[in-house]
This record gives sequence, structure tokens and C-alpha cells, in this order.
Amino acid sequence: MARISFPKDFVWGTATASYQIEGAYDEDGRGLSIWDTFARTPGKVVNGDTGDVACDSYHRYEEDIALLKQLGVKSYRFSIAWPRIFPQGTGEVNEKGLDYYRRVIDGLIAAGIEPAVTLYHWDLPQALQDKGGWDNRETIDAFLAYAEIVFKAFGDKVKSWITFNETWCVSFLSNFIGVHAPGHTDLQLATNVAHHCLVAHGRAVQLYRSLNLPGQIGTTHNLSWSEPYTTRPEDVEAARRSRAWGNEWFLEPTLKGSYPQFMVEWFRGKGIEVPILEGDMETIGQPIDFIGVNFYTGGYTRYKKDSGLFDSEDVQVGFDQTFIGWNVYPEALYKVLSWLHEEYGDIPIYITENGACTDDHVAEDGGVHDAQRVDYYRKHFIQCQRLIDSGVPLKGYYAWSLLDNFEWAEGYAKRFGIVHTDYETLERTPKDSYYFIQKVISEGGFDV
Ligand SMILES: CO[C@H](O)c1c[n+]2c([nH]1)[C@H](O)[C@@H](O)[C@H](O)[C@H]2CO
Repeated sequence: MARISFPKDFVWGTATASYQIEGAYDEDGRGLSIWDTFARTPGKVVNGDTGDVACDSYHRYEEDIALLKQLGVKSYRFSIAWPRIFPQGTGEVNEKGLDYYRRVIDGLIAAGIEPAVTLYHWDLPQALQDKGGWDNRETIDAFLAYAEIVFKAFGDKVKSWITFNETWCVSFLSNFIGVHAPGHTDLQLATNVAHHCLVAHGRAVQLYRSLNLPGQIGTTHNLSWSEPYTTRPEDVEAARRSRAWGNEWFLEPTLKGSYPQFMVEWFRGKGIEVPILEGDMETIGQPIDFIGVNFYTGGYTRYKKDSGLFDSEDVQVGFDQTFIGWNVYPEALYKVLSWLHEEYGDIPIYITENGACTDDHVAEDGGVHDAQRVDYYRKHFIQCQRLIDSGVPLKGYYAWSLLDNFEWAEGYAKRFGIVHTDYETLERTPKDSYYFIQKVISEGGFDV
């Protein structure tokens, strides 16, 4: 019997996001976000679901905090909804919006849980989208004004800040692939969005430093791991391009202050240029205190001429898959974070999201027996210990998600929570995975 054990100072947490859990979409002065608009657009979200009510955490946050306390986590990652603070994106501050997050932050601290706040988890005020959104460079200034209000309101109590959640999703998934809000399908626009979000990240870090606040600041990127299906050079290169779109395209600017040249040339070959202005790259490459990594899955890629953006295609090789169709490939977590450490040095790493979608139901005994999710977590925790043992500065892990919640274009049809949400009654029911993680945290590990 082997023992998987974690350092005593390892930060266990869970993660959520404002639009996915809060509901109260039109309460206490909240303005509309691009996701309110997108979800109301026929055909964009499964079953026409919206975040109007979601998990109603706007009213039930105390229940959520009680679940977090019972779980035994040290930290809780959640996001602030920009449209609650600035209903029109800029201009007048909505004090009731600040009051809500003050209640959440104070409640967490009273429960002995550190708040970790994401400034931007995709709910851009619609009023800013009406003026071009992130394609409009002026949105960066609006983001800075929002960040300043929030830093000054909560910077004495919140010691961990994440500027953006997954700039790849904000840019390419939402403005080129088009399945997330605002739903454009324009590669140059998406490239502009990615760049402007990266500049906004750097400017927010500079602002945070200028305020001399007592915490740490970083950002979260979703990393992919696609391996070449064969050792043929064309497969190796195709997999490299496919990985780099999600990885180097964002990590290089954030951690080295430059875009990966081989990808710049690849995009140039397609007529795409990055709208870099003087000083942008120095701003983006501001030193940060940690890098957040969201990781879920990996796979294999091979060369296929004229296929997709990178002359590549994914190859199904028989991985088990979760209910959302993502491969279960735990070793890819070890590979991608080992690669990150080799490429970018000893910057502290937090896994800010990892989890599984499974087809959950409340059983007759009142429990939710999500065995595949328990197995997923067990296997990924093993990889976390491997990483720590190999000297990778992995400092913490946030399970996605605390609650079943609004899963973007999948609506409520896909469940990632370690706590089941009944969307009729809004009752929360801890799943077997919740009790597994609770035990791992309380015992500092588990036997395999
Ligand atoms: C490939 O998965 C992405 O990294 C990713 C997965 N997820 C995310 N990003 C988002 O940050 C969450 O809001 C989603 O709810 C969550 C589950 O889909």
C-alpha cells in the first residue's frame, strides 16, 4: 500500500464563477453582461438555459460557505461580476454590488477560509460590448477602473488575485470558434481580443503593485496537452502548434514578455497580425507572483493537411471519457506542469481548476454516488504529488467546482460540482466526491 501525501501548507480549495452560480441577474442594480445577452439568443445554450437564477448563490452564499467550511478547504476561488460593480461597464459604481462581495469575503474569513478572487471570469458588461468589447482597446481602461475600485474595496482582506480566467476562452473560443459569448467567428478579432486582455492583465498587475496591497497577484490560463500521434516530424510539429495555441501563445507574453515567434509566423501566413503597440509586451510581461493553471484533459494530435488552423486533427486512442466527452488523461497533468516548470522556471503554480463532468443523480438513499468523479480526482491527486515530489512548485489545487452550476453553452445539462444542485429547489447535496476530498484534506492524503 503506497501513501499519497501532501505538504501541510498545500492550499486546497474549490472554484466557482459569478455568472455560473450567483443568479439574481437583475437584482440590486446589476447590469447586463454579454452572457445574459448570449444565453437569451436562441440556439446558443442547451435548453435555452440562462444564468438568471443559477445556484442563487447571491442569496445562498452562506450555505455555500458552510459547505466550504465543512469540506475543510483553506481557500475559495470565486469571481466578481464586473456588471455588479459597474452596471454600465464604467461610470457610476453600484454600492450594492460591492456590499454583496463584502458579505461573501467577510463570511469566508469568519469561516477561516481565504478568498481568492478572479477579476474577470467572462461576464463583460454588455454596455462595453456594445462599444466593441475587448476588440476595442478602450475596454482596457474600463477594466483598470473596475480593478481599482475592487482592489481598494477588498485589497486589505483578499490576499490572492487572479486577473483573468482563461484568456484563450475569452478570445479564441468566444470570438473565433464562437461557441461562447459574444459568439463572433473572426480570427483577427479574436487575436486582437487576446492581446488586449493580456495588456489589461499587465496593467492590472501594475495597478495592484502601485497600491502596495498585502497580497499576491497572478493570472489563470487553461493549458492543453496534445501529444504527437507518431514520431513523424509532421505529427510532432502539428501537435506543437496545437499545444502552443493554448499554451505558449499566452504563457510566453505573460511570463517572458514576447509572443512565440513560430506561432506569430504561422498566423502571419494566414494574414493575421497581433495589434502590438509600443510598450505592450513590457506591460504584459509584468512579473507576477504565481501562475494559475486550469487543466482538465489531454490527447493525441496528428498532421492533417489543410485541417483546422494548424493542419492538425485530434486522434481518439481509446481514453475513458467524462460525460462532456473529454479524455481522462491524468498523466497529461504531470506532463504539462513539468513542461511549464522546465520552460518558465520556478514561478509558483496553483491548479486553479481541475474536475470532471459526470452524469449525476440523487440516489434513493439521498446520496450522489459519483464514482467516476472520485476516480478522476484520485488519479489527478496522484499526479499532483508526483509533481511536488519532482520539485515542481505546485502550491495548491482548486477543484472545479464546488457546486453544479451554469456550464456555459451546455447550460445545466452538464454537472461538474462536488455538491449536487437541485435546480428546482436549489437544495445542495454533497456528492461522494465531496466526502472523498474532505477526507484527503483532513488526513493530508490517501492510500493507493
Ligand atoms: C478545457 O476546459 C477548460 O480549461 C475549462 C473548463 N472549465 C473552464 N475552463 C471554465 O473556467 C469554467 O467556468 C467551466 O465551468 C469549466 C468546466 O467546463
